[in-house]
Formats: sequence, structure tokens, C-alpha cells
Amino acid sequence: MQTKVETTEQGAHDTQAAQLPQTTDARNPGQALDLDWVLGAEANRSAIERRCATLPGRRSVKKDYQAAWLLRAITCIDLTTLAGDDTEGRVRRLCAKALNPVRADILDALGMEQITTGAVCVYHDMVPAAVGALSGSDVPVAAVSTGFPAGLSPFHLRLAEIGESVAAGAEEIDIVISRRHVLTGNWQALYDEMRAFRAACGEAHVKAILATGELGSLRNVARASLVCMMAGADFIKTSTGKESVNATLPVSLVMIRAIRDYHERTGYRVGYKPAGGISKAKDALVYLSLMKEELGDRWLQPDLFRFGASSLLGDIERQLEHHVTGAYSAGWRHATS
Ligand SMILES: O=C[C@H](O)COP(=O)(O)O
Repeated sequence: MQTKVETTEQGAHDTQAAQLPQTTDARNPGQALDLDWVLGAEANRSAIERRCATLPGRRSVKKDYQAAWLLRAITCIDLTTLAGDDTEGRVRRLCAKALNPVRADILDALGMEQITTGAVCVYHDMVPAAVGALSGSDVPVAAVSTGFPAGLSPFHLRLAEIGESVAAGAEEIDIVISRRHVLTGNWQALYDEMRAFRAACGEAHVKAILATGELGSLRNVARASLVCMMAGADFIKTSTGKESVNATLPVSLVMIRAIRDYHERTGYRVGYKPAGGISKAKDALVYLSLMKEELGDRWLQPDLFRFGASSLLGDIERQLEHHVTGAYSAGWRHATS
């Protein structure tokens, strides 16, 4: 029997392409824990910091393009309130803002239809108020569960909390991982925990909060990102917003490259959510351009990218108003709740 032998360079490329997994829009099912892959993940801090240092200084998009990017950023916000003094009234006001994030006259001037934020993100107790306020819309409620923000409540209670949030109508669950599993290199324990959280979520999508400010090194961030994706995370998220260091560009680059690696090896796209301390429109533009450069346009959609932010929307709306009127209004005019 004759076998076809590839002799041309193109033939070699075709063979290589045939070996790559097909990209799919299906939900990431996860896979077995691959420790060789995890332990092979490294992060060169100085190269990462050099790359990130070039980002904010870069000429950014201007005028109408900038307005379009800012509107896109709004559609990717998980509009968040995670405060001990949250009330149902505050959550209802936040939901009203999520449904109408930009004033009609500004949208008219930009020639845009109504948009919404990507989701509203609240504590478990506030889920019913948010679900009620958003009913009839496409805006999902995301609940922070599993003993947010420390994630140190008994494991069975963390699983039960997920179940209760889903039963109350949350369509997205932001879980917090046990940092100690990462700090002690217990990747199997992290994988098992994440797998159990994913199973408890059922159809609800799960975002794995790594709390990167508490993981000790960028290498740990890379490894924890891979383990959570292998265990079936739909999104990986930087922070709770409660750590002393939250979303940063170097951490983002490491996580985004882990997402790229996972996609190249498995064909599954996992989403990215930087969270905590992102409050300026210009920072949002930097994150969007980082996503575009590292992962491509497909990751600029709300099903694959979210900002976890409580005050970003106000600054974006202020910048859009300036774009339309030429004047800046006071920041307090753009409060979100
Ligand atoms: O997940 C979202 C964060 O808790 C929001 O943090 P932020 O209040 O600093 O925007």
C-alpha cells in the first residue's frame, strides 16, 4: 500500500494544521488535569513588564473610533456592587443603570441604539432583587458565591451557596479559589475544587476568581489559570476587588496568554475578566487593545470578555458626553447607584 508523503512546505503546514484541535464555540467542558502542561508553564516577569510598559503610552484610538470602543467596553462591564451596606434599593438602581447605561441623547448623537452592560454582579443575598429588576431583559445576574471574598467557609457550604444562587436565578457564578492550594502547589486539590464548583453551577457559567494579588508569583498565576481552565472554568477572573493588589496589566498578560495556550491546545475559548480598581475609560481602552492584540477580535465580545467594575461606567459615560458636547461634566453626575 502506498502512503502519501508530504514533500512540500505547504504539505507540512497542512499536516500541522490538521493536528490542531478545531476551534469551537461550545462551552469549555474541561479536561483531565495535565500536570506536565501545568508545571511547564513559566512567566518571565521582566519580559512581561516590558511588554506591558508599552501599552498605556501607545497612541490610542481617537474620536468616533474611541467612542465606539467605549460603547463596546460598556457592553462588557459586569456592573458590580459588592459592599457590606448593599440594599435592595441600591441594587435596583444599579440594574436600572445596567439596562440604560448611556443617556438617550448621547446615544442619539452617536447614532447608536440602546445598549446594556454585560451583567450585574452582586452578593448572593441581592440576587432576587437583581433578578426582579432585570426580568424581561437579556442582562444576566452574576453572583459572587463560595464564601466571597476569602473563600474560606466550609467546602460543603460553598457548594450549597452556589446551588442557592443558581436557584435564585443567577446565570453566572463568580467563585473564589482557595489560594492556599496554589501557594502550596497542590494543583490536584485546586483542580478538584474547581471541578466541584463547575458541577454545582450546572448550566450557569462559572468565572474562577484567582485573587492574583495573593498568589505570590506570575508563574503561580499562569499555572492556576491553566488548572482552572482544565477543570472547566468558563472565565478566569483576576480579583475579588478586595485584595490589596487587584487587576494589573502584567497579571492580565499572563492570564490572557494562558487562555491563548489553552485555546490553541484544546480548541475551546475561555473568557477573561479583569476586576478590581478599573475605574477610568482610558484604562478600559488599554485592556481592550491588549485583548485584541493577544487574542483577536473574537475576545472583544461580552461572552468572552468582561470588566468587573463598580465605577468604570461613570467615567466612560463622562468621556462619551465630552465626545458629544465638547465639555466635561462633574463626575458626580454619572454615579451608578
Ligand atoms: O468583581 C468586581 C470588583 O469587585 C469590582 O471592583 P471595583 O469596585 O474596584 O471596581
